[in-house]
Amino acid sequence: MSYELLTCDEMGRADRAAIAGGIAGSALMEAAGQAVAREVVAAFGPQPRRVVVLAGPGNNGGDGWVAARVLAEAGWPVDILSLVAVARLAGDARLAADRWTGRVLPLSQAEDRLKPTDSDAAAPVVIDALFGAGLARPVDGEAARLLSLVQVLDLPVVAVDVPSGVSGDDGQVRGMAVRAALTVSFFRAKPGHWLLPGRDLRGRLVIADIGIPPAVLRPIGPRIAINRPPLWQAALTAPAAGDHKYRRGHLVVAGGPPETAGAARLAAHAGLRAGAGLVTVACLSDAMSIFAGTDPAVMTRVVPTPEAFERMLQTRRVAAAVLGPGQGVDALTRDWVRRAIACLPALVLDADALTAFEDSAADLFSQIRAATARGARIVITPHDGEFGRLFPDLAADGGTRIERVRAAADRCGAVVVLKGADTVIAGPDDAGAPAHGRLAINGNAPARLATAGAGDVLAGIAGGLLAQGMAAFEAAAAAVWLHGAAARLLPRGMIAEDIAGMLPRVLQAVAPSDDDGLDALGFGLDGD
Ligand SMILES: NC(=O)C1=CN([C@@H]2O[C@H](COP(=O)(O)OP(=O)(O)OC[C@H]3O[C@@H](n4cnc5c(N)ncnc54)[C@H](O)[C@@H]3O)[C@@H](O)[C@H]2O)[C@@H](O)CC1
Ligand SMILES: Nc1ncnc2c1ncn2[C@@H]1O[C@H](COP(=O)(O)OP(=O)(O)O)[C@@H](O)[C@H]1O
Ligand SMILES: [K+]
Repeated sequence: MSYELLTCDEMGRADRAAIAGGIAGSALMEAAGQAVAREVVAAFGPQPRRVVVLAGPGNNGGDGWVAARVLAEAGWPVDILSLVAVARLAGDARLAADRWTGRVLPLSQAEDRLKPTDSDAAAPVVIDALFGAGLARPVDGEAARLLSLVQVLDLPVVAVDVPSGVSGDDGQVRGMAVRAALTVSFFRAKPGHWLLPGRDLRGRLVIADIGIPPAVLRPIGPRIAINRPPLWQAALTAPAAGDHKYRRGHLVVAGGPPETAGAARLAAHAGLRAGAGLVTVACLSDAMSIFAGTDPAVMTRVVPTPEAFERMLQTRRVAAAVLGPGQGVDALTRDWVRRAIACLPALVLDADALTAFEDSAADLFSQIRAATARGARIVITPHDGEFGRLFPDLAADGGTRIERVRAAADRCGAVVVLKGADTVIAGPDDAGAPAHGRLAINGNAPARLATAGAGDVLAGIAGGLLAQGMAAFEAAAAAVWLHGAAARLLPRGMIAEDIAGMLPRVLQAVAPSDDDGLDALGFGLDGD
């Protein structure tokens, strides 16, 4: 399964490269229109049903004309409402329209033809082929009127490429867009299929092969991907025969005051489940009994001063740390963060460890940069609120979610996980850095993850993976996916405490096994 996402510009380059390689543009359009028709039949057939195609002025419209012809040839009653006169179409779209022998309705008849009639066994299916990758300005005028009619009549919609009005680059709606039951796109998906609200508006997504050879991607070098296991699976380590717990990685989680201790407990437990060999919560003495009294496998260590915390990091073979969950927004947190950045090979900064630097973000970033320059792996995991505190100008300037998170990673030098329903993971654009310019959009997290403490669990998983030596971008992307996958295994009513318990099943499905060759319980050890 491919996982690259192509921006509209990259898709245009892929298209042109395929054409330069000898595939006619009209053949690509024919394949695209046929794929749309095939999916319409699969979703709404086999009994023919009335179809209304909304065709736009460019190649997206051209795909619509082809789909109309193919469906009509298969005996489906099809009407076309074209935004512009056929005479004004050009190129492949004109060729496709010229092959249409059926009716082209004047736009004045749109309402009449879209409305279900007594002779319709079911409401007509609308093929939305107004605008795709070429959307150049907000949808308004006649196009908006057509889409509003479809919306008001609540008709089933199949969108060609994207629901018209949705930007393929960022999933934002320009002007208006109507929710599709199904979207048929071509060759590779686009970021706008996976970022909200586009992800929600597109309905089920089908990516059709239209004959563009994957080799065209090589010179394009797409840098955005949907977050799927192939992105990071090879970097997941399995426990090896000679391992001991320290070799698997010692993770330290910073514990805060008693009243918010739950957050660090969730992170510590998740870090252990994600595969850290041992996890220690470092805390002040007033919280000691809470941390020591809960998770039997998690150790506790009292560090009364920042110096004691630093000494512990340096003397206890610490592979990674998670700071921030429930830690407190204060100078002490800042002090612990500075010391951890200065001496650890890997670090997750979450929640309070980010908010505590609201007024000194530049200071935090310069420390992170100095650490990553010596090879430290650092991941920060802000939600939108925390992001706005660290990067107020980026949050306010109205750029896309992708642009914001990229700029943030470039500025701070860490891998940035911008959490939310459509979490985005970005690596800084430093030439030579292993994560440079990479970006993954996560799509597997169910909405029930919006529950208190879920973010603490995510930080713990990322910490557990870093402790095992994973690179920062891979650890961050894997943590986000594993977190989403674990939640998917849980029904409604799940709470943050439940997530880590699902990790063994999820890891078993994606991670290399550490006991190859044995039957389930190891009876084969006896050789029979
Ligand atoms: N690999 C590819 O790139 C392929 C692309 N195909 C189709 O081609 C589409 C892209 O075609 P185009 O580049 O022609 O772009 P579109 O057809 O998406 O839109 C461009 C046209 O719409 C007009 N337009 C843009 N925004 C408008 C607005 N808000 N109001 C009114 N008019 C507006 C433009 O002036 C232009 O005429 C894809 O979405 C896809 O459906 C397929 O034919 C097959 C191959
Ligand atoms: N609607 C949603 N759909 C999917 N995942 C979500 C949704 N809302 C939040 N999440 C995920 O849940 C977690 C919440 O983390 P966070 O905002 O830090 O909350 P908390 O501090 O309570 O743990 C993040 O991983 C986020 O991506
Ligand atoms: K469309």
